[in-house]
Amino acid sequence: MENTPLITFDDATLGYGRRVVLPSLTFGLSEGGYLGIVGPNGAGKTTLLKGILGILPPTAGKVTHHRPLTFGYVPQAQTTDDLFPITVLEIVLMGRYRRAGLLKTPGSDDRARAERALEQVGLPHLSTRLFRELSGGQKQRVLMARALVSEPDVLVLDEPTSAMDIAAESATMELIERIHHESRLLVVLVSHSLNIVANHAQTVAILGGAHFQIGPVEEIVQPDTLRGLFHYDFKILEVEGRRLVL
Ligand SMILES: Nc1ncnc2c1ncn2[C@@H]1O[C@H](COP(=O)(O)OP(=O)(O)OP(=O)(O)O)[C@@H](O)[C@H]1O
Repeated sequence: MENTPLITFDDATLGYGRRVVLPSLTFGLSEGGYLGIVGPNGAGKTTLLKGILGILPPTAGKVTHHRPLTFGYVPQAQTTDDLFPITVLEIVLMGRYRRAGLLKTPGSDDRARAERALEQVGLPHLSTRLFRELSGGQKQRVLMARALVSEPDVLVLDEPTSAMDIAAESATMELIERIHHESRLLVVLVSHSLNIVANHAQTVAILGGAHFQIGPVEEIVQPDTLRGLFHYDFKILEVEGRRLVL
């Protein structure tokens, strides 16, 4: 069965005023897809994300959302504000506001959904703890639960494993993989790491200065394609079923 298309870029150019960041992008994203966006600082990852979200209109060409879409956004855990003594459950309930209405008190159904989302991310026992007292990895999971209770069509994760040790990184990536498998969500993951993207995404967008390439992971994560993009020799090893890009 063909997956339903959600977002299409038709020769779309993204930039700010007269400044072009990403010229002439043509690609589609469908239900159940998994896009990894990778590139160094300043390459345009956030700009592409804004284009996908529809908050930065293209300066030329067209970006189409095929139906109204709900985006669940998971920011980097270290960018969250730790001043307020807010509990984990209250943070997750924020994800219901868009559905329930901003000034409405969350009902028992909202609470039940928030508890379920905390179970989904493996933290049901932490609901009454203060968010600011959690570890970076636990905060990341709570922010994922907050995105999930909004019942999104698209789960957007911004550098979900930055500042994590290798064990927390692989646990987080496995969790995202499980959520992706259990639902028809489109996952969009932004990362600095080609290794993370090469092992988890189905579609890869590589951004690097003047270069942009998007396609299936098997086509993009190839020594020839990467050499063409970066003029640099890459080695790609398969170790126990995983890709290792050197
Ligand atoms: N609002 C803006 N107005 C003008 N230029 C911008 C604006 N936002 C970003 N840029 C420029 O667009 C380019 C791409 O920026 P972008 O934030 O998309 O990169 P990035 O890959 O997300 O970087 P990082 O990994 O550092 O977050 C940069 O050169 C940046 O200076």
